[in-house]
Amino acid sequence: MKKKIAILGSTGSIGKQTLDVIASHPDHFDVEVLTANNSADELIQQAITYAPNAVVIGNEDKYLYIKEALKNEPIKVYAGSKAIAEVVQMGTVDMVLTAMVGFAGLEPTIRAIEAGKHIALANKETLVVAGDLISRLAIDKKVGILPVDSEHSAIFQCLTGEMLNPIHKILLTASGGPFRGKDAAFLANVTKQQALNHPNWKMGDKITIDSASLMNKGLEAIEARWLFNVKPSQIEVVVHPQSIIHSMVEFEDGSIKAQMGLPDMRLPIQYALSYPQRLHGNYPRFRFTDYPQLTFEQADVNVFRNLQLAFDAMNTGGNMPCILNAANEVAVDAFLNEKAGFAQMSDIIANTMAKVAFVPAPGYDDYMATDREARRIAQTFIRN
Ligand SMILES: NC(=O)C1=CN([C@@H]2O[C@H](COP(=O)(O)OP(=O)(O)OC[C@H]3O[C@@H](n4cnc5c(N)ncnc54)[C@H](OP(=O)(O)O)[C@@H]3O)[C@@H](O)[C@H]2O)C=CC1
Ligand SMILES: CC(=O)[C@@H](O)[C@H](O)COP(=O)(O)O
Ligand SMILES: [Mn+2]
Repeated sequence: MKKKIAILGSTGSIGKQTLDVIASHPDHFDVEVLTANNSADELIQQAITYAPNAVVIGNEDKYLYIKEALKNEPIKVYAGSKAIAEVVQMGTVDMVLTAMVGFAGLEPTIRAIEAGKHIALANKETLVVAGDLISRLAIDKKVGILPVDSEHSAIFQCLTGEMLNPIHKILLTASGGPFRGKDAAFLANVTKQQALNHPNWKMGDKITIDSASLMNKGLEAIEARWLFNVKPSQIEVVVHPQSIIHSMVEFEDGSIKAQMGLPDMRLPIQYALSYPQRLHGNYPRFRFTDYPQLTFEQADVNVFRNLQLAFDAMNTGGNMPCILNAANEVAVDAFLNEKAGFAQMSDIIANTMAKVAFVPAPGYDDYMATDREARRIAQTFIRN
């Protein structure tokens, strides 16, 4: 039986690579649903190529354009964020791959879990904002959350066969981004072009800026905390500039398992789709002799303040990671639109965390309200 996949955010970096993986395993997977926000032409092309049951465009203004372009295809066309949250519940969907960016990924992920769909989770913001709620819901609905994020896929792979053995520590690897080794004075003047130039990965703009500021690693620590049910103190960030070891797990006896490979997201995407099976991979392979040196460093949280802020938010708990996430989304957007400097992003986030009301045990409505309020407050710290 082929697995029928709904891809949320099919026109993005992860979405397109997921389609590559599916195209290389036509006997295992079918595309059931594709969604995008604005990229109408790309979505139409993908629909014609992959013949899904349904497509959804987030921006409702593009509905008629897509409907007209697909009028001769047996493909349902919907529009709007509500439709994205509904389409994941279709009876024919087996698995939902969440590759939308940001807080917008939360609602459709909840709806998919409620409908009993397994999740291949790329959208880390979902767990950052509401990890507690999502974890409990997934257990309640007996739904598997398979990590797509390369580090979490690595940790997940290290844990295979270790059901009885508690994790002592997670060693979360970070490339260090384009500004590794630089000081605060340097960061104050970096440009958008420099920040978008990741040394090892080609990704969407938002996560690329997060990688440059090390916020990505902070978000990933929170993601790991919920995926693997560990305490914040059990997560250590290790800078590994080559991005070959994708993360490690240290066990009680001191043994450390690592998962390795070239930096290529098609591997973790494929593993999440095919788990527990490993399918053949036609992707370029790592050879030790090409990398005579794999190196490791400590992260500098005094220079990369976002990493410290994320750990602070994780330690505080409640709605603080939701506040962190919203403020970060606003700050990254401002940086990309040249309304805030690179270093100023940390000020925006810290100030927002200090100002939004703390909720110790939030539910879904609290997260929605917190996100709205944190965005409003974060905007007040941005120059016009
Ligand atoms: N790229 C990578 O290698 C990795 C990414 N991730 C995570 O995966 C997620 C996706 O990242 P990435 O693929 O890089 O991002 P991209 O920006 O490349 O793609 C985002 C996708 O989501 C859609 N989208 C954006 N906003 C909305 C919205 N409000 N409503 C509906 N759809 C929306 C976009 O549509 P449109 O094209 O129309 O704008 C696009 O299809 C992020 O959470 C990221 O942190 C995790 C690990 C690695
Ligand atoms: C590919 C992937 O999973 C990204 O999240 C990647 O980890 C970014 O690299 P750094 O954040 O380590 O620079
Ligand atoms: Mn990652």
